[in-house]
Amino acid sequence: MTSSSTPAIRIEDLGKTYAGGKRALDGVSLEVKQGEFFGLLGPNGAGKSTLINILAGLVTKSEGKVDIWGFDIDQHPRNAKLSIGIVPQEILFDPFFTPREALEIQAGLYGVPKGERRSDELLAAMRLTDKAHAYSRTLSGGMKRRLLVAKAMVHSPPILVLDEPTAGVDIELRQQLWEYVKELHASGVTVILTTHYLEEAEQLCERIAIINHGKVVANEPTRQLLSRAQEKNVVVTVDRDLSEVPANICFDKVVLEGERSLAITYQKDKVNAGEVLAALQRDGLGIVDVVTREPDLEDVFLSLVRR
Ligand SMILES: Nc1ncnc2c1ncn2[C@@H]1O[C@H](COP(=O)(O)OP(=O)(O)OP(=O)(O)O)[C@@H](O)[C@H]1O
Repeated sequence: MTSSSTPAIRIEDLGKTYAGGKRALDGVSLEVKQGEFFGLLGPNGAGKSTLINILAGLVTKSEGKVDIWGFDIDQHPRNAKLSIGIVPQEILFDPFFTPREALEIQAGLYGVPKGERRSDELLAAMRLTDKAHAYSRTLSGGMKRRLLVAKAMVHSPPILVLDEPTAGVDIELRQQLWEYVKELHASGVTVILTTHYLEEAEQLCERIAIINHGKVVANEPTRQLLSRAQEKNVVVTVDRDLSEVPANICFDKVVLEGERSLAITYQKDKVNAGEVLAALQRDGLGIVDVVTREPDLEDVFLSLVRR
């Protein structure tokens, strides 16, 4: 069923309306390639958890089609479920089980035969071997997060989904967690990450989709998304009324904001502010005032989610 060209995840026209009438997802289409490190970003309430809970089989979709590793979640729910491991946002454990027991129970739930279980290997990979027999309640927050990653991997799924895994986790532990996830990714695991930290997504993800009010507003390779941050905006006030917008190859976009005010967008890797102003002066315009702004990835994000 699953060849190397089958997407790890294929979502087509996915919609979710909750019982109260809230439309949490609306016409979402996405593909995650096998082996990709994919980021799913969006402000609070955008619909990320709803999407992930549909993948996890915890929320039923209202419409659309979802394939996980080539398995339709309606027609082949068991194979779809076996193909994905989910690290949830909330840390929830039975405090009386040890990490090793927690992993064994989870493997049992997935029907992994005793001889094929990887509990010790996963504990070692998550640097939890010395805590294997401690009560889970005695683990630090970072250790609990790592145990959640181990739990998500007990059935060796080809896809790992991390839902806000570093919210409230301090920087050092975040780095450690990412080292493990990067190792998994290097070994071929497809990783999907939701995060509020743009910097984290920028460093780790090959492709980023941004979701807002239940709709996909961007879905691009990270580098391409970042190149939008090459866009610089300058508002120039000139010394006479303008009847039309001057055109110039220096400008990406020009908007007449008032009779004497031009909002110009240009690519800062191609031209500089001096060249932009010189182009206006060559048109015979005198410059009265200039206001510039430097965007970053956060601006790109905000400009997309404010629409
Ligand atoms: N069980 C539910 N019943 C009704 N509405 C819900 C339910 N779960 C989520 N919602 C609503 O659906 C919308 C999307 O919520 P969702 O949790 O998917 O967003 P999110 O992007 O994951 O946000 P966050 O980053 O805060 O977790 C929100 O308006 C939320 O209030």
